Amino acid sequence: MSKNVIAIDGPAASGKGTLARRLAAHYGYHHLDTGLTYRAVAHELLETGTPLDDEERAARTALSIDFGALDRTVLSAHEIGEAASRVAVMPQVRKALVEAQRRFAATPPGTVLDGRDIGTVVCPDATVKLYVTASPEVRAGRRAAEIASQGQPADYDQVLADIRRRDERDSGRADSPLKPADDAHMIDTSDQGIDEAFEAARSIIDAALAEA
Ligand SMILES: Nc1ncnc2c1ncn2[C@@H]1O[C@H](COP(=O)(O)OP(=O)(O)OP(=O)(O)O)[C@@H](O)[C@H]1O
Ligand SMILES: Nc1ccn([C@@H]2O[C@H](COP(=O)(O)O)[C@@H](O)[C@H]2O)c(=O)n1
Repeated sequence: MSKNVIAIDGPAASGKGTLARRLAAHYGYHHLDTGLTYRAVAHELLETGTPLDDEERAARTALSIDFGALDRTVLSAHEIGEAASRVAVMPQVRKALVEAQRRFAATPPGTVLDGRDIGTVVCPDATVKLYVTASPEVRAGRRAAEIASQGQPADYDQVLADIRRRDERDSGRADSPLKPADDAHMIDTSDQGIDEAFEAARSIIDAALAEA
């Protein structure tokens, strides 16, 4: 069993990153948003005009990603999420990133990783696994509000279509598809605010840490 690893998975804009950051601060653990690692590969390919399906180049880029220099402000752009999900279907890219993610997961005193395959592939022996979800409509509403709050144009219908397309690609790919681990605790935030979701997660995690 990996020591003090909290694995959080879920679809786009479900709130897993918000929850992961808050849990990491609460428990004094290190946090890795693994989505940023796929986004960093996609960003580099976009910046260099490299086709997103060039697997050899994408895998080499994945091996060079510095996990300590992931810039969320740049990488969180909505369109980079779409490109990241195309890059994330490639097994060689996943292999390179997953090895580095596993090394990160072993950092003392504990870690919180969020993504799509943390409980199923990256850290199958995690101390506790959460699967955070919400309806596509709620997720699109939150993401559109977030984009608008950054002063950018946000079209709810377009964001909803993007989220549905990304869910389908992430759940349907052959390598490490998005799905809850068999032993994951489900948290549906459709009708929960951030504080409520945090309290629900905290009580699950406290119980798991006490048993570990
Ligand atoms: N429980 C909640 N209630 C209301 N808003 C929330 C809740 N959780 C997260 N949010 C908001 O929803 C948006 C998406 O949340 P967040 O970025 O944490 O999702 P995510 O699952 O990490 O997304 P991605 O997969 O794209 O990285 C943010 O604007 C966040 O503030
Ligand atoms: N463990 C992961 C994390 C992410 N992905 C892919 O990256 C895309 C962007 O992720 P965000 O969490 O930042 O939205 C996502 O749509 C996945 O395709 C992944 O495959 N595995």
